[in-house]
Amino acid sequence: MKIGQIRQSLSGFYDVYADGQLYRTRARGNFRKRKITPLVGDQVEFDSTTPQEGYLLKVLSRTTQLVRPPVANVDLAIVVTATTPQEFSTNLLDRQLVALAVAGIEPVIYFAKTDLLTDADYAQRAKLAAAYRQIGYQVIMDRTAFSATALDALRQALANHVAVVMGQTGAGKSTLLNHLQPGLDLATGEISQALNRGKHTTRKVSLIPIADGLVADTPGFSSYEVFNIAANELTHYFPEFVALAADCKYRGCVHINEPQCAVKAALAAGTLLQSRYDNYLQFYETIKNKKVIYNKKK
Ligand SMILES: Nc1nc2c(ncn2[C@@H]2O[C@H](COP(=O)(O)OP(=O)(O)OP(=O)(O)O)[C@@H](O)[C@H]2O)c(=O)[nH]1
Ligand SMILES: [Zn+2]
Repeated sequence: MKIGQIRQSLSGFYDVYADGQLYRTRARGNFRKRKITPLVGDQVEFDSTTPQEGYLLKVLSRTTQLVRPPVANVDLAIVVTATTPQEFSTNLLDRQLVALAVAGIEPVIYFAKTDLLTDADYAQRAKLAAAYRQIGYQVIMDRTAFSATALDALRQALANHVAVVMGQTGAGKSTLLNHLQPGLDLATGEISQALNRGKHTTRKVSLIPIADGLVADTPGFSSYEVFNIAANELTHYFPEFVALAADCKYRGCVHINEPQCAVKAALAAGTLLQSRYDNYLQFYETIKNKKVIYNKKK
C-alpha cells in the first residue's frame, strides 16, 4: 500500500503522485457503492503493481472541497483582478474574498493589466492595494506587468500550497499562468471556455506543479458564487470589521442600524474604505433576499 496525491483525473482514471512519480489508478467498485468520488488534490491510499495499473483503496480526509473546479484540499487562491477602469470592480473583488473566506481558502490578490493604466489610475490602484494590505490581504502588483518581482512574489506565495486561480473572463488568468510557468502554453481565453462546455463532456482536471506549489488548471468560483452563510455572519468575513466590532456597543452588531457602532464610526472617520462598507451592505441585502426565497421554497 502506498500513499499519494491525485494530480489528474480523466475518464475514471486517477493519476496519483507518490515518491517522485505518477501512478495511473482506478477507483475500486466499493467507492461507487459508498458514493465516494475521488477528487484531484485528494490524499489517497492506493495499491499498484506497475505505474500503469493500480487501485485506489481509500480517500483520506479533506481540508477543503471545491465544486468548481472539483478539487480537494485547495488552501490558496490567486485572485486575478484586472485593474483597467473598464474591468476593475471592488464589488467583484470583495465578493471573491468573502467566498474564499467562507470556504476556508487563503487569497492572494494579483492586480493584472497594470501596464495599461495611466499613471493617475495606477496611483489609485496602488493606494487601494495598500488599504487591502492593511486589512491583512496579500496584494501583488507592479507597474510593469509580469515583472520578476511580481512573479517571484507569486511563486513564493504558492510554495507548499494547492492553489486555484480565480477571476472574471479575460482577467488574465491563463496569461499569468503562462508567465509563471513558461512552456505551459495555456491558450488565452481557453480556460473559461472549458468551463462553459456542455455538462456531459468529460473534462480533465489536473494540478500543475508551479514553483514549489500546485495550481489547478481549471479556474474556480464564478463571480456570482452565492454565500452559504446567514446575513448576520457576513461581518465575520470582513477582517477589518472583526477588528473593530469589539468596540461596537452591541454584541452581534451588524453595523447597519445599531447605535454606537465602531464600524460606522470608522467609516465616518475615513479609516475604513467606503467601498468595503458599500459592498458589505450590498452582500448583506443579497443574502437576506436569498434567505427569504430559500425559506419559501422549503
Ligand atoms: N496589457 C496586458 N494584457 C494582458 C495582461 N494579462 C492578460 N492580458 C490580455 O488580456 C486578454 C485576456 O487574457 P487571458 O489570460 O486569456 O484571460 P483569462 O482570465 O484566462 O480569460 P478566460 O480564459 O476567458 O477566463 C488576452 O488578450 C491577454 O493577452 C496584462 O497584464 N497586460
Ligand atoms: Zn457595529
